[in-house]
Amino acid sequence: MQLVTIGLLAAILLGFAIVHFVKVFREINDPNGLPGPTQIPYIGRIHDLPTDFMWLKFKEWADKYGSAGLYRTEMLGAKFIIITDEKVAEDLLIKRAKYNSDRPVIRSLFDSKSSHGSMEYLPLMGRNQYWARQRRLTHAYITEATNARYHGAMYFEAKRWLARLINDPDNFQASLEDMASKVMCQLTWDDPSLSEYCTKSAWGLLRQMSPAGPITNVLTPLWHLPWHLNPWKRAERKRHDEQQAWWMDRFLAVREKTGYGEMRPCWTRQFLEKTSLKTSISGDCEASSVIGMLALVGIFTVAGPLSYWLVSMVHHPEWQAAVQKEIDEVCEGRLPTLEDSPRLPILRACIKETMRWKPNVPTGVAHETEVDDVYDGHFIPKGTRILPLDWAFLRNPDKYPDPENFRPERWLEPGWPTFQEPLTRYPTIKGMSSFGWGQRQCLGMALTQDELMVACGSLAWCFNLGRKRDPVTGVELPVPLDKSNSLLIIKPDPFQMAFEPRSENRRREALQMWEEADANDRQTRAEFIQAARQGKIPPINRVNSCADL
Ligand code: HEM
Repeated sequence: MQLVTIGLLAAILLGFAIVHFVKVFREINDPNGLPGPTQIPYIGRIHDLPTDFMWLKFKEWADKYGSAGLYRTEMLGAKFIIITDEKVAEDLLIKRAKYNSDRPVIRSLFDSKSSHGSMEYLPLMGRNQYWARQRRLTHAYITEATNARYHGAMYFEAKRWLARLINDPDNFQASLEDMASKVMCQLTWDDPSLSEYCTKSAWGLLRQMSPAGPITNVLTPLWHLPWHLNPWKRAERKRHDEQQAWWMDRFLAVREKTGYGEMRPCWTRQFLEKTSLKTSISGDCEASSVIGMLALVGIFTVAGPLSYWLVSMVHHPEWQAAVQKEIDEVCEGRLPTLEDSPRLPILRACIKETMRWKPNVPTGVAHETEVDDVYDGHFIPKGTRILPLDWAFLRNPDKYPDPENFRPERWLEPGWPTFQEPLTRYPTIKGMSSFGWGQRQCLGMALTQDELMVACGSLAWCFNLGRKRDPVTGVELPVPLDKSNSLLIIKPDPFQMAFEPRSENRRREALQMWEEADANDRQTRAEFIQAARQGKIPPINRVNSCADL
């Protein structure tokens, strides 16, 4: 009898579960809602969305469901809208920016949105007061940095990089990232020697925030396991605390030197001397974070397109030759500078086409809606994540005919949909969909354009980039086109290639240029300190400290 009762109860419960499942299934697969892949209650499509090359799966769904320029999907209860058409991105992320500019939580970071006042990672913050003031400050600093010193840092590091490539070509991937890191460390703390640690620190954060990083970003409930059963939380605590301490150490070191008058201009000194007096930044902790984050964000973002530049040039020697010819004619043998930009449209076109062909943030960065909304007759609930799928935008055959191929002429020749005149100004990467949308649009567009022009122009001036041969068999080693990591900001997997100086003279000239630049830098730094010690540079009269809070 008891068994019958238990069986009956089980059958009733199972019946309820099935009815509930069917009800939820119908709700989330409403035929009148936005199109999208069939959703399974509670898990959505988590089972067939790979963390590796996620953008390819999103594009596959886009081709199937995205004819209206967007489709919906779900993952463990989180609702997503994937935008696949630029017009829809404009409608949702620019015209409705007022309530579509929040960010989703990144589970494997503590307080990624800064909802609880951690104030650490500007690009990941919700649309709150900390984001607003830090965005203002970052924007002002990057804009002001477009002066001689900013470009000077790029020229200096490009020269160092050329010499490193001549002396140690096989280590090019490390030296490439290190160059981007040194530029940021120079601008931030006037100290390029910090680059190695800064890159490591950037890598730790990038991994932690990416869906392809810790499993807790995808299987989010795991993050809530108790501390002693939770290796992910413990590892993140360590990473986080070390990064914060390092940012603070850098900040305090600059303050100390600034106090003696021995600090040369950099963003941190600028903050201590000028901004701290009038800003709403709350004190040292927030200041060291916003400045530290600025240094980090400019490393992989620039190193990614630069790595893909090498891939483009190896695979397209005809365009490499065209860039070299243009530089040789315009610069008459000297290293190109940013002043030459208007007369280097082929260089600009190849850079832009590299970023279109191999975008380094292919999924785009998600926004989150703050209110319920209706778009094109479809309901979009508050809290939906909106992903502007850059991979889809940049492979739209109407705008970019022959999208799978590297075709810089699309920016240079009338008749292509993307052609724009005058060629002294266009093409420019500023405003590309890859930099995001509306209120959250990237703040580093100009810096990226300048740094890529300097670095790619210098490479073309100095080297013939080509395939490397196996030293034993003599066979050419492959330079893969589609092998990369799958983090939020991607880069090609390690590969080998050859950097052959264009002539013996060029090789010598490049080495000599670096020797001179290095010697000059050492001398300028020494003279600055000497002048400070002789009282020739007035020390600042006020510093901001935690005690000011
Ligand atoms: C090729 C290079 C780069 C690409 C593709 C890129 C891409 C992006 C994207 C997609 C976003 C998010 C936009 C959105 O949410 O709609 C973003 C935000 C941001 N980027 Fe970049 N970026 C690049 C370089 C840089 C550089 C060099 C810097 C600074 C040195 C920088 C600073 C920022 C900042 C501070 C934000 C946060 C803006 C906010 O959340 O309000 N970026 N970037």
